[in-house]
Amino acid sequence: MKIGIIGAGMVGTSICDYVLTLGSCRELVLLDRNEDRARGELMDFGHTNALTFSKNTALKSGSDYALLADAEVVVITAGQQIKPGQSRLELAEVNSRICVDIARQIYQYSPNAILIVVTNPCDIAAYSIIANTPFQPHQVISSGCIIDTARLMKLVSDRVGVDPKNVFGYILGEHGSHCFMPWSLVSVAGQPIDYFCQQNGIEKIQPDQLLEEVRQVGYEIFRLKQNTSHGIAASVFRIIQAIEINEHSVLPVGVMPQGEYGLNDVVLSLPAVVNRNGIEKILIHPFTSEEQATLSAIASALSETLTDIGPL
Ligand SMILES: NC(=O)c1ccc[n+]([C@@H]2O[C@H](COP(=O)([O-])OP(=O)(O)OC[C@H]3O[C@@H](n4cnc5c(N)ncnc54)[C@H](O)[C@@H]3O)[C@@H](O)[C@H]2O)c1
Repeated sequence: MKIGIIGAGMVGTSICDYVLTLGSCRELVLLDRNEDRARGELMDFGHTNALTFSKNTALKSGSDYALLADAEVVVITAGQQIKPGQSRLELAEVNSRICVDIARQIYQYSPNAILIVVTNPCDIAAYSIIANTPFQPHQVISSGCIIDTARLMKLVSDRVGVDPKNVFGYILGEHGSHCFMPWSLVSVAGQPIDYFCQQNGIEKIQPDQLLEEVRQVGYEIFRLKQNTSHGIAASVFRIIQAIEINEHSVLPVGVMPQGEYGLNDVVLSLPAVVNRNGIEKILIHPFTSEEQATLSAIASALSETLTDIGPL
């Protein structure tokens, strides 16, 4: 597989690390407007080729989108960080514009690529790409709440003392503060979470408190190290694997619904089947009326932001 990564910053290089160490990628292209940075990172990664466990992936870097010709997957991590005094809406507008500009250039050379959008706000940026470029909705995936879901699994695991991989649940909605957690779906080793806690003498977990912890933990990492990179890189690698291996994995990623859950014209995280064509379909879950109302309210708030941003 040929994979492109746009943005050679903390997140972009961390994704390169996963792809080169755990993946089986034929060619990796790292682009950044700062060519030296992209070149330096790939020179550094190139020296791992000499070590026995490393695969000899062809590495290319620069700022020329022609290098991406016929890439199957392109991950967008390029963008600005929020500046002092800048509103979230201003950042959304700036980063959406950057992502649309990048996607138009990708389209020239790789019109069939699946795009994974990580640049924040990732759901708004992914929507802007679908609305302003020829890329089809099934080709554009926002990394969305896959990282929030991984955080949920780890937080529950810490409470119940069971491997996070045996915890199941989804964080859905908008990546960031407007996400929600359908409690009826949270389980440990297939057992409903409340039942599991009761059976094992563990204090009942309060859903609202847990969701708030999921929301806050990303901010806490940012406060401590001024970025988040490992969790999001592993999450993006998970999506890449689902595409590369045609896994038909159900992942809580940002997608554009086509009427599912009564939603249209917005990108938000829903349980979606991911395969070699990107998004195959969105699964319909029997949400409670309260959960459905929460989902609709999140979609309305996102639509308002998108209206404020307007065409790019
Ligand atoms: N969705 C998530 O869960 C999640 C998690 C972590 C970070 N992020 C987002 O990912 C993005 C990258 O984060 P980071 O920590 O790697 O930032 P960073 O500042 O370390 O790297 C950003 C890189 O993008 C490059 N860049 C900027 N504009 C460009 C353009 N127009 N074309 C090409 N390259 C360009 C910069 O030169 C820089 O190397 C940010 O928007 C961040 O908020 C999202």
